Amino acid sequence: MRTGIATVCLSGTLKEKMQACAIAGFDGIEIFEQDLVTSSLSPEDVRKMAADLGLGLDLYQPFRDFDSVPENILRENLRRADTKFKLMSRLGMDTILVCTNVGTATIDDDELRAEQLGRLAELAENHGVKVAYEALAWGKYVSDYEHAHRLVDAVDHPNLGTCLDSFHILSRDWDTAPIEAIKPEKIFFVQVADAPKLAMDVLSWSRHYRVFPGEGQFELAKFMGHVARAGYSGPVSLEIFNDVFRQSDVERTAVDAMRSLIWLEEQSAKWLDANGDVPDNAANRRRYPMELATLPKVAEPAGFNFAEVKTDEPAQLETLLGRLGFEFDGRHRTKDVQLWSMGQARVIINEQAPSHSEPAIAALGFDVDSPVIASARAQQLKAPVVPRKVQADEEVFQGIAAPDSTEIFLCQGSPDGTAAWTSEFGQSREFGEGLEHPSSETQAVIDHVNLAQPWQHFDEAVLFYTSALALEPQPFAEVPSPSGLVRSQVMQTADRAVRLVLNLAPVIQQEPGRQGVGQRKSYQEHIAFAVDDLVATARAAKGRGLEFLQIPANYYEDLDARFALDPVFLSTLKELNLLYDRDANGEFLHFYTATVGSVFFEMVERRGNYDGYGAPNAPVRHAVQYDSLHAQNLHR
Ligand SMILES: O=C(O)c1ccc(O)c(O)c1
Ligand SMILES: [Mg+2]
Repeated sequence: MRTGIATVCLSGTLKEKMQACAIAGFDGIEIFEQDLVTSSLSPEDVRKMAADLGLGLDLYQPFRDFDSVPENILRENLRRADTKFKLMSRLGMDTILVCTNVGTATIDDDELRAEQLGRLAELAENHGVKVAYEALAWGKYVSDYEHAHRLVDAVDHPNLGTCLDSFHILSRDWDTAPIEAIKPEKIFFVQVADAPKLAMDVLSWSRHYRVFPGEGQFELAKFMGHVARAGYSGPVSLEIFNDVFRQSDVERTAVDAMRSLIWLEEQSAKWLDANGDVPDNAANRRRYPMELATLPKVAEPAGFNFAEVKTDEPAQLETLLGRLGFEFDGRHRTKDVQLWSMGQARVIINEQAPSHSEPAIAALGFDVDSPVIASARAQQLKAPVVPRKVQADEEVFQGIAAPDSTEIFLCQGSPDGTAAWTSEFGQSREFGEGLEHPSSETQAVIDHVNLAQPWQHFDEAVLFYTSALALEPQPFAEVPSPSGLVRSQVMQTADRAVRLVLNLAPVIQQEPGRQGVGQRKSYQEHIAFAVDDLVATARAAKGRGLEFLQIPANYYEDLDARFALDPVFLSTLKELNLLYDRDANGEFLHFYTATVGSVFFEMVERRGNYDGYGAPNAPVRHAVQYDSLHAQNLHR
């Protein structure tokens, strides 16, 4: 598949954008007019730079508001087109995107439109230019790709064809199957964009909320499957208008973009396989000219292998885990880390303090069938490899870095949930005062891990976990907290053995000199463990002196109002600072510990088939944590 990207997706100058696209490995780019107009580079410079970088200049765009106008305006539009065609010849470009009229259209007449587009095609032919006509979802009279293509058909000129943009098609819920009926030589260009499903006007949605494929909710593999079946084999180019990408690091965004196309290629091939298209031969070539590269195949991870926490307050973390009921399994033979476990839930304490930009949960291990295959896949998706020193007799982990720099280790899963590497940890240890060696009889597993994402890497993280780890993103939610709305998105496996919650935490802006939560080092993150009997676990932890997150009495009054709970059960919840939720699938009990550094823990019990995370309780947690952080900072 020929990969492309529009310069409008990226931050920086035209030169910086082009360099980043080349580094990320794109075959070609679309030059968005604004980027050229504002550039100090001459068209000849741009042409030479593209050639030097090995980048094709695949599309010049957009040319606006051409058709559906009175004759005097049309003549002016043809003059404008003539200047752009001349400019394209200096750039060495041969395809221009003309979008349907949104501004100056006054005449709704298809016959007239076809006549006007025909005149444009003739002019284009004289300059050796091809015109790709694109239906904007908010076009005044033409907003549907089939309508636009009927006009192209009616004109029937070799220099006029269709541009298909997945956003304009999928945002309006147009059926994508009729794409297959379009003659391949009449599809001049294909643009792909994903987006979250939002109920808002389509223009604002398109201009601000497009995301790279895999980061939104559109059925892009199906769209691409129809495009491939139509016989198209030209550029598949990202055109993402997004407020965040336009101000993020250009090279990083370009790599995120490339990852999305590599993933889309694989997903499109899969969609074709699942929809009755069998590749023709052993080389996986299909009957279609579009070549769709595939990736090493991985199943979703079978579970969490471990979680590693970095802290400069190891003693406090040890106390917290010990009081929760975790067992100390020793220090590593060669590294400055300790292992704690409860059943199959393994936590590594790393005594290196996280730096300002580092997450508190430094690493996560996932059980996979084949760490090597999973790592190969992640690397083909441009995930950076994590360098790791290992001694000769130690297990070699395949590690890749997630966008927020959490290290992801792909570990060999075992049928009984044990991990061979734990033998690298020795048993000796002296316990602090008042803390006996707890023997952990409680069965526990890591239920979910909640990772705080920097605002500019949230969408990138969704694609990373979707593509490299085969997690399925769920629609995102917004949780109110005292510091703002927290965007929260669950990524999970179909069997729920792995659940990650990505949170976008607001940064509190505070007046200079004012002490408060704005001074925190990094975002809070947490690991949740599932047990069979939460009340018993909480009681035992209370007996060991665990510091629970204190839940306000108002919460329990509201709980009673919502669920009419048995008074004895309600008072148990209140006594132990437990939170509760219930839905049609089952019940959920959970509690939180106090925070150490930037980390805290959660214990959960899922009853029945409860599949959520106690979302109605999240605002309570945020508010209490905000209060206690505030109190801590004031006491400094
Ligand atoms: O929002 C726009 O104006 C616009 C311009 C060109 C495109 O290709 C497009 O999809 C949208
Ligand atoms: Mg477009």
